[in-house]
Amino acid sequence: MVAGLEARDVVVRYKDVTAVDGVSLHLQPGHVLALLGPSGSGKSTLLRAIAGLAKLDAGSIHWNGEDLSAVKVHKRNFGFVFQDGQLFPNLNVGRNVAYGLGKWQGSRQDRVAEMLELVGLAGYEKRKTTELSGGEAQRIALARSLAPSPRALLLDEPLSALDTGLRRHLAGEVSRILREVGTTAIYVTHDQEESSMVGDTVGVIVDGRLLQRAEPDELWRQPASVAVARFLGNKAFLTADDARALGWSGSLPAGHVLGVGPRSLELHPDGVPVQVLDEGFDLGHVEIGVELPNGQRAVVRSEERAGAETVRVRLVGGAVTPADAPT
Ligand SMILES: Nc1ncnc2c1ncn2[C@@H]1O[C@H](COP(=O)(O)OP(=O)(O)OP(=O)(O)O)[C@@H](O)[C@H]1O
Repeated sequence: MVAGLEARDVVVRYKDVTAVDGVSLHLQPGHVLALLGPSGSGKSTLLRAIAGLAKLDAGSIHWNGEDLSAVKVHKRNFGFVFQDGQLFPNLNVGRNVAYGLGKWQGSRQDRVAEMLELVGLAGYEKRKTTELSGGEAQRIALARSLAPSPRALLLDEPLSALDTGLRRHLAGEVSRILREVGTTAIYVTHDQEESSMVGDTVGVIVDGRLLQRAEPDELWRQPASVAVARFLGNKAFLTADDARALGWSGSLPAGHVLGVGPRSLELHPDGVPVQVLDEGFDLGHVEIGVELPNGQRAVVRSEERAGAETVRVRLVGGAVTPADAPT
């Protein structure tokens, strides 16, 4: 028997769109998988298929080896958290959290208090849901879905309606909470930083296909293909010679290229002069677009504006990527 959650060759189609195209994955009990992918890549559909909310055109979903095809959504014992929390506006916080408890063995009041404590909102029982901030509402939604001790938790962009600073903070909180409870979870996001904060592993989905699944560190250092590397923000791809000409001291295995992302280059007085193409701002950083000596465009993340037509850059890292892997 395979313990935990398993998807086998799952296909989901909407008329002529294949939203999920043969995805297989396995989560050991307690494992948190972050699913990362561009808009429309099939993340939500895969999650809905696992939940039993989307019909499978092929493949199957299993828990501890049991095929869940004939098991209805509410009998699967999975919890959900959606982007907008979906709290009941007519119920106070305590009643919202108690809602899913069903035939809970033990004090419902104690369980609600325990869950509110877990999400850092102890004592909020009597609050109206209309008096919560966006971040608080999502914590309550998380408390509600965890209250009945689901065997797995499926989270679909739970923080994407929040502003960036709060999102980062809460991603850390969600990560802590999932580990504290020890629940198996799939966390859908299109935010790369969030995925690496929350997931034990991160899966990249593009066009309905799971292109790679790896621990965050490995995923960013060694994308399995140019398609994955591009999606992760690598704009230029260099040969070993091109990379060394920019001061890189690493080595590339044969048949590989080095993906250049925003953290790969740094400004340095002894660096190679490159032409500045444009400048933009992202989360308090300046992103300087430059033309590399081989003509490719790359981005340098900097604290200050370039203030000149050329800047000197040094290549300090990159994503080691198979050059010919199928994209
Ligand atoms: N109910 C539906 N009917 C028809 N097509 C749909 C339906 N739901 C999703 N699709 C299509 O299936 C594909 C995958 O959609 P899905 O919502 O799973 O992607 P996603 O990765 O979750 O996107 P996002 O990050 O924007 O939420 C898209 O092409 C989408 O247009």
